[in-house]
Amino acid sequence: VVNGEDARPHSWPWQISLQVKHGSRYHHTCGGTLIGPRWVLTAGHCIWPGDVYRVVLGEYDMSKQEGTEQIRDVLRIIVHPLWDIDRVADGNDLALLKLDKSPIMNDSVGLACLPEAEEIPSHGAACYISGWGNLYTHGPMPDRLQQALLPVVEYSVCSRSDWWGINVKTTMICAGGDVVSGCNGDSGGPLNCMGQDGRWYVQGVTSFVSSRTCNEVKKPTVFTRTSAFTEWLSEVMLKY
Ligand SMILES: C[C@H](NC(=O)[C@H](CCCC[NH3+])NC(=O)C(F)(F)F)C(=O)Nc1ccc(C(F)(F)F)cc1
Repeated sequence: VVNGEDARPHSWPWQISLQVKHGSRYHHTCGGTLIGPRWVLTAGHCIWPGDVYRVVLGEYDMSKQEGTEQIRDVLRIIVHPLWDIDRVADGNDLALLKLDKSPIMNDSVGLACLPEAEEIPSHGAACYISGWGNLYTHGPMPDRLQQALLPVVEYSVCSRSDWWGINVKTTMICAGGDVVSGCNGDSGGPLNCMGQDGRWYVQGVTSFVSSRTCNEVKKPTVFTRTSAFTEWLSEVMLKY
């Protein structure tokens, strides 16, 4: 997250760290969201065939053991059938991870809400990105979870030719801009938007930023819009 701030510890209890095994060690590769007792939602582009993953919940400061961390193995990975790593602009950048067992729900670990089908956050809705992604392009990863308030950018603006043009689809949400943005390593994490009921809904899953620089003018962060995939999400979680 570029130009964000340290989140208050465990204030986004559904934020997870997806960690990939390299040799005998695991390291953070993407964010994700706990949306069911045994289900984590992340980005399709976070998943590489053959890699071994684990999920860390209740994480805050990556440099410390805080006693709130819970580690779970990934039993099954279901990537959206239409996701294609070579066609990120086509969207469908989603994957569901089934955990071996549910984490213990407490002050540090909890569920995010999913929006209603086709619900679009209104322009100016208060949406926060959260993640342990780089603090700036080619910059360091933070130890502590970062957050930033990202203004939602209407599709009519985001799809202008000098913005994202045809690379943004209506199954995506644009948010942020040239000051605050997501950055590499935030992939798969949530765009948290407060609903009328005062609950937080994961309206987006962090998908892409400009390949030139994370916070580029007229290239807001692009999220997969979860309300466009409510049917697929419930089908998968019912079936597996
Ligand atoms: C370096 C930059 N990486 C990204 O944006 C990666 C996703 C990359 C998937 C495809 N390789 N996502 C992130 O870094 C994230 F944190 F913002 F989510 C990138 O490649 N951006 C990018 C690539 C293609 C297109 C487009 F399809 F529009 F041409 C737009 C942005």
